[in-house]
Amino acid sequence: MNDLTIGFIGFGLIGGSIARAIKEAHPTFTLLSYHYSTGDMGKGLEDALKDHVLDFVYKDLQEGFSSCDIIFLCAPVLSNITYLEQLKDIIKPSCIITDVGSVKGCIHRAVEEIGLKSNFIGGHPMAGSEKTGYENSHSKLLENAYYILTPTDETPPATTEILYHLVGSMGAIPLVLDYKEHDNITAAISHLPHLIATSLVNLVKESDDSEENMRTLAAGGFKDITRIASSSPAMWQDICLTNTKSIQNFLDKYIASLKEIYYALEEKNEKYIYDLFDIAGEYRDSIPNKSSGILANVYETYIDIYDEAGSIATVATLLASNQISIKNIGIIHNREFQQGVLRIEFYEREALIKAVELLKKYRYTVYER
Ligand SMILES: NC(=O)C1=CN([C@@H]2O[C@H](COP(=O)(O)OP(=O)(O)OC[C@H]3O[C@@H](n4cnc5c(N)ncnc54)[C@H](O)[C@@H]3O)[C@@H](O)[C@H]2O)C=CC1
Ligand SMILES: O=C(O)C(=O)Cc1ccc(O)cc1
Repeated sequence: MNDLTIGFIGFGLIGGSIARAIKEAHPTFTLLSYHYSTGDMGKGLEDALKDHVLDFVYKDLQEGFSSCDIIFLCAPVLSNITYLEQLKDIIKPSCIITDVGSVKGCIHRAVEEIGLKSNFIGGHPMAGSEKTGYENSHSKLLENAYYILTPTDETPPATTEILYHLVGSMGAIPLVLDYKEHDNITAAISHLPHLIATSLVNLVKESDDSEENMRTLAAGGFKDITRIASSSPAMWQDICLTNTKSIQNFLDKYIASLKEIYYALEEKNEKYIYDLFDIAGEYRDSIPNKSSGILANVYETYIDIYDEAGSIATVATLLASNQISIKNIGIIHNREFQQGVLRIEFYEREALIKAVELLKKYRYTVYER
């Protein structure tokens, strides 16, 4: 690939992770970001310049973005759309504009209205987390995750090809989809689950007693299925406001299925209740655990540690001093590990393998699953 100049508008978890991955794969590319707020640059952009992930930050779109070969829109879905009009007058004719938004229909319609169809290709990395900001970004965040591209009839084939290769060089798996199909699929597998997790958390919050016993006892399964309720409200507000019809379609079906369960319980319908769990379990188990999906690969290990102050820090320091980056670390208690173990998650398989070797060398009991 020739050296490219790539611009970012919106530079948080996803923008930062894409920039890191591109800089790692293509150190000679020039990366720049727009600084949209009126105050100072903020820690994220400052750190990205210090890390040499970004080469330049511009307060004025016109100044930096007219030289861009590719522009990534990485702000919340509705904010991304507000930049199209401005960019139309700034970009060079060959510039490719792409976005990472979780909803595709709205931006495709705006691109058509504004007359940017031949410059635009939609994108959506199917990986991420409930965290936000550059400080949580990582070059391996998108590794082995599907990265959906939504070209239309008017997208030049060369544009799709360039993005396809660029996404592949980030370690992600490019997958071309029609944007309408994209919005239907993500409503079912991502947007509805976020609403279910969120409403469940709020239900428990509202049902709790004054001693907050529910909050104290909520663990295991409850925490497993509600992690995504901690996601960015600003980002999810835009998703709900833009993929509304598709979400409502699945919400309708989901409400109907909950009502069916309600009546099956009322009737003590043994077969219905058994099949409910049996059918769901079989389908859930058929979803590949260690392959790409809405959740990227999980590279995790579990170790026994003494439950005393400083023991997590000791493990974290040991790994960090051996250049092993941790994605997540924390003590978990569940049915499998009743006594509690330390769960450590890594960004990549190599880091997991290196960590297991190191922890065994230091005589930790490591559970490999
Ligand atoms: N978080 C996730 O797991 C995933 C998010 N996405 C999509 O990626 C996009 C960005 O999400 P994250 O990076 O997770 O969020 P984030 O909150 O980490 O980053 C968003 C960034 O956009 C900036 N921003 C907000 N309004 C802006 C505006 N008007 N102009 C310019 N910048 C603005 C914020 O300051 C922040 O730095 C969203 O469209 C989201 O739908 C896609 C895949 C996964
Ligand atoms: O944190 C998780 O598990 C997610 O589901 C992350 C996520 C959020 C939004 C997307 O459009 C894609 C992925």
